[in-house]
Amino acid sequence: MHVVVNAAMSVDGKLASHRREQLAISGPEDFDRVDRIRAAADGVIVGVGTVVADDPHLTLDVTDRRVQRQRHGRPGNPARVVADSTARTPLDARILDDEATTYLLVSEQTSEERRTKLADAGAEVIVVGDDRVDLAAGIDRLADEGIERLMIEGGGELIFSAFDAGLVDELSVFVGSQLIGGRDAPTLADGDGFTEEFPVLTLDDIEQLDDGVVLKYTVEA
Ligand SMILES: NC(=O)c1ccc[n+]([C@@H]2O[C@H](COP(=O)([O-])OP(=O)(O)OC[C@H]3O[C@@H](n4cnc5c(N)ncnc54)[C@H](O)[C@@H]3O)[C@@H](O)[C@H]2O)c1
Ligand SMILES: Nc1nc(=O)c(N)c(NC[C@H](O)[C@H](O)[C@H](O)COP(=O)(O)O)[nH]1
Repeated sequence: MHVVVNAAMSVDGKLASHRREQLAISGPEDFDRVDRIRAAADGVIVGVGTVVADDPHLTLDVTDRRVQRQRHGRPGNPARVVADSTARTPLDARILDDEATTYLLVSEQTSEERRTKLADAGAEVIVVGDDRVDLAAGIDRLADEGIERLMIEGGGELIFSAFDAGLVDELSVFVGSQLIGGRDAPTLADGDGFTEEFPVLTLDDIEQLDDGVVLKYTVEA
């Protein structure tokens, strides 16, 4: 499985304000770039924090010719995936509509009743992990479903976990030109933070887009 992380952050490294409201850091050119990364992926995963905050749809703008080229030979949208240990995804979340397959990775903490409700609402529920979703195990299960390239779209808790588990192959981050501030605002990598053995990235490319810059890295094995 090849795993790529993409996110947009302010110049001070925040993914959103401390209110966690939907906030466009990217401009139109960067959102087009995000669409092309989605189009090149077989699956797009977010944490349930992002589902609750943004109610994202995670589908493609199929009117974009470059997106169509990326999907060459692969019909439809990539699968949508949510890491959701306690099955908090709302039953009316936009990611549960029928425009793409949606996998919910949940832990053993979820009741059969809740799993059934989410399955009835359109989700494919996969149980991985006792208290919390075991991301590595989840990725193995997604590979069994034919997902070979996975895009992680955030937020900061999920991105940290993916780095912590050594699962990330590539990172691209758009750095916008606003300053958001706030000690409680989500950042690119939250979680508990590293204290030793910090992941080391190699800078491969820099591109100016909109009023910001895209930094592309590969992650050392
Ligand atoms: N600017 C961007 O590119 C961007 C992208 C995505 C989200 N966001 C913003 O980020 C915020 C949400 O981020 P967040 O960090 O609060 O939530 P998140 O989306 O990272 O979700 C975290 C939640 O996922 C669940 N989870 C299940 N298994 C997990 C695991 N193994 N590791 C980590 N989490 C796991 C937990 O309930 C956890 O609380 C929102 O404000 C959203 O707008 C911004
Ligand atoms: N690349 C990027 N730039 C941003 O400025 C921003 N706010 C997000 N945020 C990611 C978050 O997951 C959003 O909710 C989805 O980008 C929405 O996705 P949809 O359009 O609903 O498919 N992502």
